[in-house]
Amino acid sequence: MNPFPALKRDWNVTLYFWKLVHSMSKSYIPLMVFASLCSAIFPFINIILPKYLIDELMGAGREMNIILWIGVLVAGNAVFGLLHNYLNQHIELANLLVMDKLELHIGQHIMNLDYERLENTKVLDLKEQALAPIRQQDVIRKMLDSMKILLQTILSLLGLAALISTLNIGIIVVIMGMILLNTFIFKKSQQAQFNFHKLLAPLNRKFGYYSKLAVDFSMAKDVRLFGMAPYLLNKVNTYHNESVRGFGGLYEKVGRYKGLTSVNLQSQMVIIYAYMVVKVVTGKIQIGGFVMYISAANSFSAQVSLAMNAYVEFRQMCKYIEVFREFESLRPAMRTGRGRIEKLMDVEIEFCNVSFKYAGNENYSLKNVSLTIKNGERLAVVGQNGAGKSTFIKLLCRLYEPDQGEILLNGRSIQEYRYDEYMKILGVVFQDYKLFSFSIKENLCLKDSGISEKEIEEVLNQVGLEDKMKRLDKGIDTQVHKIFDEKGTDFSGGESQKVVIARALLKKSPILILDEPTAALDPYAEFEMYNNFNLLTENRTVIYISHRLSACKFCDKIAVFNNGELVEYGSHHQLLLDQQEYSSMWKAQAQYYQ
Ligand SMILES: Nc1ncnc2c1ncn2[C@@H]1O[C@H](COP(=O)(O)OP(=O)(O)OP(=O)(O)O)[C@@H](O)[C@H]1O
Repeated sequence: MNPFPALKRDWNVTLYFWKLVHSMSKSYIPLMVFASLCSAIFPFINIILPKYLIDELMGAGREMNIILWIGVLVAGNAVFGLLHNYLNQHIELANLLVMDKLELHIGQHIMNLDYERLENTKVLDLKEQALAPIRQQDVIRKMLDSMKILLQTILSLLGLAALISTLNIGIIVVIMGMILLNTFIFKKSQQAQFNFHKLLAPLNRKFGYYSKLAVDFSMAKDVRLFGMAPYLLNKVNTYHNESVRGFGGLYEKVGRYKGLTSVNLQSQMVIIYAYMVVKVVTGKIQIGGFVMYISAANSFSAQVSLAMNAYVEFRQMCKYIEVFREFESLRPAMRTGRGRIEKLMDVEIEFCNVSFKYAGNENYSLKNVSLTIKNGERLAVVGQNGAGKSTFIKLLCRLYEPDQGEILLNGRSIQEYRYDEYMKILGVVFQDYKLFSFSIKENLCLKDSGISEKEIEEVLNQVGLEDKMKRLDKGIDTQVHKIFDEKGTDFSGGESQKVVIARALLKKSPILILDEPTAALDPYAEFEMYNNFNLLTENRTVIYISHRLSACKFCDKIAVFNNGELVEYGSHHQLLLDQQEYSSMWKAQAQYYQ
């Protein structure tokens, strides 16, 4: 059994942390060790050398010796001072590098996490608990600093203890006793802060969400039209007040602890000064020795205090780093497949008794769905709001995993394929599509650099953006939005939808999934889109979700969902003849056009 579980835990966290830092800056550790060594030696110049200078002044008073001691004192301070500054500057730079790389590391980790996890409250709270201290409390820098201080003070203390012991080792015992007491108090104060920040995480998330809404441009219309400002401000205020109340209590507690440690320190100095004065008065030490021992005792006390505080802070930071490690250890469960897709352009999808329930929901959003989508087939997915259409697509896109049953691609479960390879076969336009504040070209090609400008132009013409593009001076190099360029362009809702359709087409994936692709298009654009539908989607398998049933005529098969179940499946004509849900939805819509 390990008698020091906390030590072992901190040791493991430290090793993890060092590996993390080393992977981001190879020079950080050597720099830190060297800087600590210099900082440890530095104080001795001003503790030991003045003794000789004072003894010379009070004793023989030889001019050459006085000049020599002053020279050594000044030169020592200058050399170590310069070295200290030089190393600290480099450490500062290395700190910045580590912080920047850590941000990249965090970004990459979050982007790789399973989509499903980002909806999970426990994961979101863990993310907040892991990242808020790093961003708001500068945990990484504090951890690095505390380690540097620990190393530096341990080296200094060894030298100072040896020096003070030549007078009386009891001085060290007094100082250590007082400092142990103060460390205990400091630890209590740190624990109170840690507990408080842990409790604060969910509150912070809510506060962050509502205050972001208030300044989020994409919400600005709703905020104005629904007069949401007072409601939002009220929410922000409520969370703010709760957090301020909590902080008030915390600061009061921390203040009390600080006062107590200060009283202890003063008492310790009174004891040491009294002892030294007695030594001088009884002739046991000279004035030079008095100055040296007083300054060594002061320095010892300061260094032990520094070391203890650094140790407590280090242990505290270990706790935060441990939470970060827990968050970082979350691995994407849906990306373990290693299978290769043999025939990239020849794909058959099969849903086999697939059921799925969102985490936290009582009801299944998909129930026992089975259907096959043949290569090159066009499938329309229809049904009332909340019927399960988007869920059906999200499962196919591996954003979630079925609870029961499986989805096969060419006879093999989609989970078994390499995630990146599987993503290549899908071109998707979701209902809640997004345009990035990149150039139009980057919005269209995203990471694919092999697409020629001619191809881009052709697809933009096909989706009906020819006129819009002619009006842009910089063509496809025009920035979307005006965040980075005041000459950037903003697309209307319908134009944006055309851009994302173009993006999906340019991906040239064998499966094209369009979730309400014409919802924002005007009647002419929609007519054009349907006319070009065959051309646009040539040689591809197309899954098409729409509430506009006229679009289903272009599809080979129609799947009708109701309350998570696949209730009808067949061609447009067959389903009209069946006279069931599809036929009644069709008639309901058709009557508006008569
Ligand atoms: N992320 C989610 N978490 C929990 N429940 C969800 C989530 N997304 C959808 N649901 C629920 O699953 C059910 C099916 O939703 P889905 O989005 O698949 O419906 P839909 O047929 O696409 O609807 P619509 O036509 O309105 O887009 C609904 O009851 C919905 O509330």
